[in-house]
Amino acid sequence: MSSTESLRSTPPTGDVPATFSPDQRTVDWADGAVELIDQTALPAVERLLRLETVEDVVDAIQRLAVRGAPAIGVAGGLGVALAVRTLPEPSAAIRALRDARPTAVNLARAVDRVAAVVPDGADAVLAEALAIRDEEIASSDSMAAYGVELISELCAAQPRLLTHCNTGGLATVTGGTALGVVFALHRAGLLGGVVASETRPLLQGARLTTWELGRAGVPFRLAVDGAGAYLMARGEVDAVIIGADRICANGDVVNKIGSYAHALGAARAGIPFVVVAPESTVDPATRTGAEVEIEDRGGAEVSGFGVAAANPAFDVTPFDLVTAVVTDRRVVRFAAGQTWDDVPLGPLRSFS
Ligand SMILES: CSC[C@H]1O[C@H](OP(=O)(O)O)[C@H](O)[C@@H]1O
Repeated sequence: MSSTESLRSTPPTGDVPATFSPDQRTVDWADGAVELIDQTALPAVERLLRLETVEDVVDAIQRLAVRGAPAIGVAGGLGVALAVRTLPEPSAAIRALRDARPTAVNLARAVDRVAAVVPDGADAVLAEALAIRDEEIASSDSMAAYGVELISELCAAQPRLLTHCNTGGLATVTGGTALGVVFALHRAGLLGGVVASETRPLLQGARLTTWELGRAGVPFRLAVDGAGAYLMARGEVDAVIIGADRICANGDVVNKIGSYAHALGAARAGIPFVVVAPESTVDPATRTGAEVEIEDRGGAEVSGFGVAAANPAFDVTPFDLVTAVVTDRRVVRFAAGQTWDDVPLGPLRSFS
């Protein structure tokens, strides 16, 4: 093996090759550092990254080594804890964390929440960051409970669900949002199957969702993004279930690019379009999706051969195409005319 090949097969310094247990947390605090699953390496390599500087956390967020609204919120909060422990003047690093990616409301919200505690000292900051982590773990379990109940109400037995991007434990800490509902349906013997949309250009569906579904023993088929609406038209999908990066005051859903197309396909096919996201992703301060900054990740991710390419990483699904939003505290049926104000927060529930 040439020296170059051996280098390629050796993980970067400080990384711990791992074969993950089913309860491996996607992102966590470990002995004074942020530890996270390197999602850029999956499914080929199961590798944990140990990040000891804020710059490394910012970099991990920006290159989607850690991704998914709840997961990057937790990573951002833990990054603030790292900043106050390692930097004499952490404010610039905290701003860099907050600005690492613009669309998912969880990141700025978590960084602001933890940064507000900086005057109380490093231990208080870490405690606040860990509280966000624990809240997201509880939220995943609760969304599974609310989601199983809603899908069982909306669909006939053994529904076949199409999902987009990746919304399992990799996008949260454990469990997941939309895929957390899928796992729960499967465990309860209530799931007919899954169509996983590949989700170009970074293939979160093809790489990450298939990896998570395979580990959970969930029957699935991978599909190219453009096949979604036609599979729905052919009667091969009973409902679409996806996550969100930000849900606005009017119910507009900002999510991975391609979500809007699936919503149009679902509307045409007359099947439910269900969004699953924690209350930490609901943004009442932003009136509509038109006001949300949509991250553009540049043409190189789309075209490796140099042609000009558009690459908005997210799109906006208007609230009237959303059958229901399932959070960890309630279900709001926007297409039926409900608003957030119509449905007060309910209790956290538990499916597991
Ligand atoms: C449960 S949040 C998952 C959400 O985040 C993804 O975006 P990205 O992979 O760029 O972080 C996508 O929009 C998912 O629906």
